[in-house]
Amino acid sequence: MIELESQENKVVDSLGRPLRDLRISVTDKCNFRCTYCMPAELFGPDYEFLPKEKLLSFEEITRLVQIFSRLGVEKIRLTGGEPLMRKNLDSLVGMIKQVEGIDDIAMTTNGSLLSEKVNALKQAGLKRVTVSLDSLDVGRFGQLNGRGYQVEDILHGIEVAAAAGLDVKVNMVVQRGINDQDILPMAKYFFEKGHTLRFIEFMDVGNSNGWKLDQVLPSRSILEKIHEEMPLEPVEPNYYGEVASRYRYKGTDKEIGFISSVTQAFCSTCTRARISAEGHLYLCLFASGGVDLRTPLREGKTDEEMLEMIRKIWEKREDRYSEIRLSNTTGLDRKKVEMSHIGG
Ligand SMILES: Nc1nc2c(ncn2[C@@H]2O[C@H](COP(=O)(O)OP(=O)(O)OP(=O)(O)O)[C@@H](O)[C@H]2O)c(=O)[nH]1
Ligand SMILES: C[S@@+](CC[C@H](N)C(=O)[O-])C[C@H]1O[C@@H](n2cnc3c(N)ncnc32)[C@H](O)[C@@H]1O
Ligand code: SF4
Ligand code: SF4
Repeated sequence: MIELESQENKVVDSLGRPLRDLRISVTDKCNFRCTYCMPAELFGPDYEFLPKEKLLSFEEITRLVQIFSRLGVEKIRLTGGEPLMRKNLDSLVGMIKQVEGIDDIAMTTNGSLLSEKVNALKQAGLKRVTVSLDSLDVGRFGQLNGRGYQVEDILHGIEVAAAAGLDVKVNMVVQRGINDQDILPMAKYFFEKGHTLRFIEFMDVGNSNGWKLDQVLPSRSILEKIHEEMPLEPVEPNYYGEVASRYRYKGTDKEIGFISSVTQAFCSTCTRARISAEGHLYLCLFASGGVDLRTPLREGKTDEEMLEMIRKIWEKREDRYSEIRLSNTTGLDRKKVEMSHIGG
């Protein structure tokens, strides 16, 4: 009976896309100042982050996860800001783990606090972690993260996470002329270590990174560069709507991936909803605004009322920003939510 009910609740948007993934930002704060996400000039000492009372509590997040799971969500990704800056995150993981229907809990992190926190997270039920790392070069990495953080600390965090039994991936944002010389060293290093590396095309998210198309190195060029030295072959997607195109190093079972949101948009299979740290629901990474879920939650709306509200919002969804932008080389002229606010 419960199974039947949950099937009935599954929802698709106006373009026929189901709701499967929920990406939850647990904080808007970050210890890094990556130049393409939270440039230090704009996110300086006077920048006002959300006060604690505006953040969704762990109980509120868990309640939303329960409601979203009834609508079809199976996969939760915790993000930020830097998710590991939120205290006791392992408690939240443990609470989400109890929710029926959720079979995958993952986290995207800059990795700087990973080594000290990952064991508790794994024990609580975290299954996978994606660590963002844009260079193995000490000087370049320090510059890119805006705060001089050390590559070796991130690499150590990655190994501690893998040793704890987590499935680890590494994400590298590539900017032409900034870190394209790091592509091959990164590919070789993570091939040796056996962790899947994914290259992300630099995107025109937010309003603060001064994005221009000529700063994007298309995935096709990156693939060709690697293939010349380390031959690759394509692999079938793992699941419907997978963001990364997967490749295998020929003759091995080691993989690499390409997230080509600028040159090969994947909106037609986009199953992702996002919730900001203050509890706003966003239907696209490039949305101008979100829908406030925190207020109705705190006003005492029932689960059924919340579920109906979210269902209606998803049913009307028609976002497909990256597909529309394909024909526009400067990005679309609209106010966009900041990446650090909804977590990528
Ligand atoms: N344009 C666009 N980019 C996305 C979207 N989802 C993810 N990305 C980009 O891809 C990056 C990698 O995503 P991850 O956080 O690793 O999640 P994932 O690729 O869903 O991870 P897996 O579950 O391991 O397949 C994000 O940080 C974004 O930069 C999306 O819906 N649209
Ligand atoms: C916003 S961060 C949040 C989680 C965590 N702080 C981290 O860096 O992994 C999530 C991801 O978004 C990516 N990202 C941020 N700005 C981007 C941009 N302009 N283009 C492409 N990816 C971007 C980051 O590299 C990171 O992999
Ligand atoms: S990409 Fe992640 S680590 Fe870098 S500033 Fe943004 S939120 Fe922080
Ligand atoms: S641009 Fe928007 S609709 Fe397209 S894949 Fe990304 S989040 Fe989904």
